[in-house]
Amino acid sequence: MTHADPPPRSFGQALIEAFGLRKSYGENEVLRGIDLQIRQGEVVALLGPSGSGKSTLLRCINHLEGLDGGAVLVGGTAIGYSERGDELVERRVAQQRVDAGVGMVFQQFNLFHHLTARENVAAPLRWVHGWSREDADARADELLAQVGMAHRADALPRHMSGGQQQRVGIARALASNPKVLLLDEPTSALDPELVAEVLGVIQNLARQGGLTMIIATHQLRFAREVADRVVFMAGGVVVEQGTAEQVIGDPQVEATRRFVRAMDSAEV
Ligand SMILES: Nc1ncnc2c1ncn2[C@@H]1O[C@H](COP(=O)(O)OP(=O)(O)OP(=O)(O)O)[C@@H](O)[C@H]1O
Repeated sequence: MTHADPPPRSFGQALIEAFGLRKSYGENEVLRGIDLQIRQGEVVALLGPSGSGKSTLLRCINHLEGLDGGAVLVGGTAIGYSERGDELVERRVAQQRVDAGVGMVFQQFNLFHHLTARENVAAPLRWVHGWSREDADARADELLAQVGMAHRADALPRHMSGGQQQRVGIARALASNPKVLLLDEPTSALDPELVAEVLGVIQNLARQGGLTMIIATHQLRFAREVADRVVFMAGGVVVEQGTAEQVIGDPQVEATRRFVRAMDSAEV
């Protein structure tokens, strides 16, 4: 270790545990038995070719999808799942997600189009936590400042760049003070010149420590700089995992080698 290296980070106990996780869409078996344990405070980059099941895994961890086999526990608890359409059940599941401490950032931002940035961030505090408008707005302003969006608090999504919308998406995911933040390819819908501002916000969150994060991404450089652990998926299973140095720097499996070569040449 040189004097420039940060001190090694230490982690708490397992916060997210997946056992034999299976998920199919019709005949398409997308997750074929995922076993994964993620410790409190870990920042994990989830890599893998397109279609390998990264988004599906995150959605299963957050129980936005029902499981076909196995189990996912967050903080030792299994979150329920509701078919869309039953508002009461959906509200209960949303509450369970909040109780379990899971927040999610989506590829397509998923902001409410008719609400301002402040209202988007305040919404979960008012609707799920029952905060007053005044308190929720004050907290929303703090969170918007944290992602460098204080100056756009009154703007509607359609008047923001994609990078700005995603930063609001991150602030909204943080509003419930989650223990776990799941980020589903948070920069893949962005124009290339907007990627860095969003990665910068995520990097700051990761460096602050304390928050357990799983980021599905194709950004190898980002994974190298930010992730404590890289998990590489292919064909619906975890084929390799370890530090970025191990998995990206010295991949042991042909699927990983092929992916790293392709991504490395795309990044230069
Ligand atoms: N709601 C759905 N209905 C049917 N098939 C789906 C659904 N969601 C995902 N799939 C299929 O599951 C497979 C895995 O998709 P998933 O989005 O999890 O992969 P990914 O690794 O995140 O890919 P990418 O990097 O392109 O986002 C793909 O074949 C996809 O077509």
